[in-house]
Amino acid sequence: MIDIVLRTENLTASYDEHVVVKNVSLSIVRNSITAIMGPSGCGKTTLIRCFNRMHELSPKARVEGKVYLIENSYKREEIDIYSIDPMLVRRKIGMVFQRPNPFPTMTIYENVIAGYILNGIKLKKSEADEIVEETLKKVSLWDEVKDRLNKRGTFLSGGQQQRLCIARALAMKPDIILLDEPTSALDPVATMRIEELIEQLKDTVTIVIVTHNVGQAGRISDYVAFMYLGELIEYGPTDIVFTRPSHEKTEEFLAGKIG
Ligand SMILES: Nc1ncnc2c1ncn2[C@@H]1O[C@H](COP(=O)(O)OP(=O)(O)OP(=O)(O)O)[C@@H](O)[C@H]1O
Repeated sequence: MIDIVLRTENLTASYDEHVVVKNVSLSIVRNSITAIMGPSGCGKTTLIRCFNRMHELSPKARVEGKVYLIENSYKREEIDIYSIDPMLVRRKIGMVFQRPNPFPTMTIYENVIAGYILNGIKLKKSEADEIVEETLKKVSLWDEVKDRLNKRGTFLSGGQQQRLCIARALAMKPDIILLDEPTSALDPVATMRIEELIEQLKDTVTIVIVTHNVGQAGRISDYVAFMYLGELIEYGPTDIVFTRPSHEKTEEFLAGKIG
């Protein structure tokens, strides 16, 4: 049976009167990589920002419909994320943005545990050391930075900064991480390393990645959702959607005719 970690029901999101995500019902499979693809402005970013209650931080933003998180595969208990503390939601569902954004005043070490610092969660020095080392190893950054943990994160290269931002999200031990075009500001080599990293991470965390790069969606995702003008047009296993799309618009997008 397919193990679902997040489920939306008739999710609609708007900025003031402008509806940009329309009635999306979608289930995200646990420990998989789901790519959300579609042309510019079709609502991809807004959709994933509803998954961890970031959308409501924009002025005049509105959300209707439901988003459920299923933390435990055995209990199958659904948590309505709009009924609990948004800070808790963002700890369970982390986010990494388009441009690497390590906190500029923090060291590499502090950046990794920034979620704990900002949430006022006290860690013993030994616990913090362990989280920093373990998480930097997960993102393959430990060997590159272990001798300069007390230097600012902003001194790192773009690709390293993005891996540090992924580490910052992972350090909170989330159920899901949302990646919003995480490689669009990176060169091809740094992009390849992030793609390899994402594929390694899915054993421990569910990944949802927004990309308008069809090649990237095809290379790394297990499932793909195609959005167009705010609607979810098609969703399914990547190999099936890519080889036998059931919707004409998906076919046009994959062929590079739209977007
Ligand atoms: N803060 C905002 N205020 C008002 N409108 C917004 C805001 N952010 C996005 N929009 C609008 O919502 C629509 C969907 O934007 P969104 O960023 O979700 O699309 P996208 O598919 O992620 O686009 P892209 O691939 O270009 O990043 C667009 O028309 C955009 O102009």
